[in-house]
Amino acid sequence: MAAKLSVNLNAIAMLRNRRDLPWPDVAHFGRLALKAGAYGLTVHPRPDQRHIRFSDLPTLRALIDDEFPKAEFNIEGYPTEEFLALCEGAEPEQVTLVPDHPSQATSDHGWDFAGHQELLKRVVGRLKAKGMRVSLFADGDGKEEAVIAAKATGADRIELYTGPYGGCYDAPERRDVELDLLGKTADAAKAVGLGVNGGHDLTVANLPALVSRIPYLAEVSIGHGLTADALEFGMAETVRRFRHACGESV
Ligand SMILES: CC(=O)[C@@H](O)[C@H](O)COP(=O)(O)O
Ligand SMILES: NCC(=O)COP(=O)(O)O
Repeated sequence: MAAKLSVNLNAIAMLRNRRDLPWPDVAHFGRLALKAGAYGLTVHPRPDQRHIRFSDLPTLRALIDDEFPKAEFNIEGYPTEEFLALCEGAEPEQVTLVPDHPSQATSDHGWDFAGHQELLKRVVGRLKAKGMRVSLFADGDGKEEAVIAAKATGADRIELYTGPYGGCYDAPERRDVELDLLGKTADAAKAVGLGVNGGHDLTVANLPALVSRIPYLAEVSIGHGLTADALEFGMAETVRRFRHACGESV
């Protein structure tokens, strides 16, 4: 089984935002990625709009609806009222809730599911009532009780925070430990009926072992490593390389 590839456009948006100019054009690179066979597009709008701007959302929604109706839109972020209103406006197929503070440079941990149970139940219910699948960002620490608490929120999936695994590119022994923990967390999630996504610091080099340990991995969202790869190979070839690393026969 292959994991589906969702291309995260945050890094391209960040490059665009260096100047008051419309390039690189986020929708154009989204189109190239979907044309090359990516399953979907991911964005993580933050309150300061330092990457994706709120105005990008309707443009990307229209791109998918008009040109790639089978593709999925995944919006990630902390569930403030502003974020929830953005999701309700853009109607993504999936919302991934992430416990990131606005001051964080990037997402660096999963939810404390027990501690935020009431918030998550309320938000998951609200989004699901509007037809959106909901995934929750989760630490891959192998803790079964955390996964049971994630399931109790009513969410459909968890997204494994793969940063600690991806960051071990130069330390194979540590990488095996992280992979084992991710695998245990995923198995526990599968056992309680949660789907499993993954994301953060994934690359062509580290994806195959992850997909082999978690063969039922539904989807991976990848931005930083994929954008770096595209600088060398171009977006279409990079999407092919990542789809292959996800287990697709391309
Ligand atoms: C939840 C997650 O890991 C991603 O959404 C990540 O935060 C990407 O965002 P940046 O590329 O803006 O760090
Ligand atoms: N959910 C993870 C994501 O969208 C991209 O993370 P990264 O590949 O930019 O680290």
